[in-house]
Amino acid sequence: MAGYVEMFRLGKTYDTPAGPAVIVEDFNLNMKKGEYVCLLGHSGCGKSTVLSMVAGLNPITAGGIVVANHEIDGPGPDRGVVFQSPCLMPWMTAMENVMLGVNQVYPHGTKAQRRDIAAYYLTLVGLGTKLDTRAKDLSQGMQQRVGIARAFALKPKMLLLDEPFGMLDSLTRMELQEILLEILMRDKVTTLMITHDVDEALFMSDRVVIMTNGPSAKVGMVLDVPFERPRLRADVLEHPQYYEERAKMIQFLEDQDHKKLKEDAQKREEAKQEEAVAS
Ligand SMILES: Nc1ncnc2c1ncn2[C@@H]1O[C@H](COP(=O)(O)OP(=O)(O)OP(=O)(O)O)[C@@H](O)[C@H]1O
Repeated sequence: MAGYVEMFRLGKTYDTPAGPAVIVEDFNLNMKKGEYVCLLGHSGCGKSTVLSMVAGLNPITAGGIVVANHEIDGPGPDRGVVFQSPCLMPWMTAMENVMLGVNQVYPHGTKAQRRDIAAYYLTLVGLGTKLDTRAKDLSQGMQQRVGIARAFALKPKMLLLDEPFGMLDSLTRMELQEILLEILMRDKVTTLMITHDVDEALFMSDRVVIMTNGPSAKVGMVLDVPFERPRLRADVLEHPQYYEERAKMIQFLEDQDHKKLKEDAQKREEAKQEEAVAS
């Protein structure tokens, strides 16, 4: 079935000094409009590679990606991206940083209208009193809030989040997760988010997609998250299916680990045998 976002037989091969490295191969994923998907997988399996191809920041080497009926061939304001650290202009204020993007997306609006949009999203993320504070004088959590406000202010069709809370302390992380869900309830933006945290994935998303270990990583497991929205953290934690779903995800990740250990041992054994034959 066609989706609002379609990744079809997506692949990425990097050229490396040791030859071509097939990192992602035959990665297939369709997303519905407004759906929130979390992408998980072991470190180095290729999650950021997939996300950066959807962002148009990393050339695709096989297959294709379609967002809202348009094939991706580069970055564009239809896709807002938030990384682990927000890459702000440190000498500019929170408002000026958000305005940088807003000015590009709403070139025909008046300055007051554009400021209103930026102020609206900065207020939603809890920075209503920091509009004129320079980015360098904001805490890491506040800077990340500016990054999130900037992404939403562009009114993207799709939001791409690469471990957006990865560098934050757990309290700020939980607060920002809730703020993000609240904004998404209003704006209903189709969202793909990378996380390493199974609990974060279960709290935030409609579906969790876990990748196999690389090389040639692909979709290994898809889990439909059964919790209704709006979600309260306490209700999710007390849901009768919570630990069952969590256990399935952890089991899959552990199985991937064991598979990798077995493959590594086999490679070492083969290398030893080749050495023995050669000597
Ligand atoms: N430009 C590049 N050239 C060569 N190899 C690359 C390049 N970028 C990434 N890789 C390799 O591709 C693999 C996947 O990297 P990627 O960053 O996509 O993984 P990830 O799952 O997001 O990892 P993590 O969870 O640790 O952030 C890694 O082995 C990485 O070394």
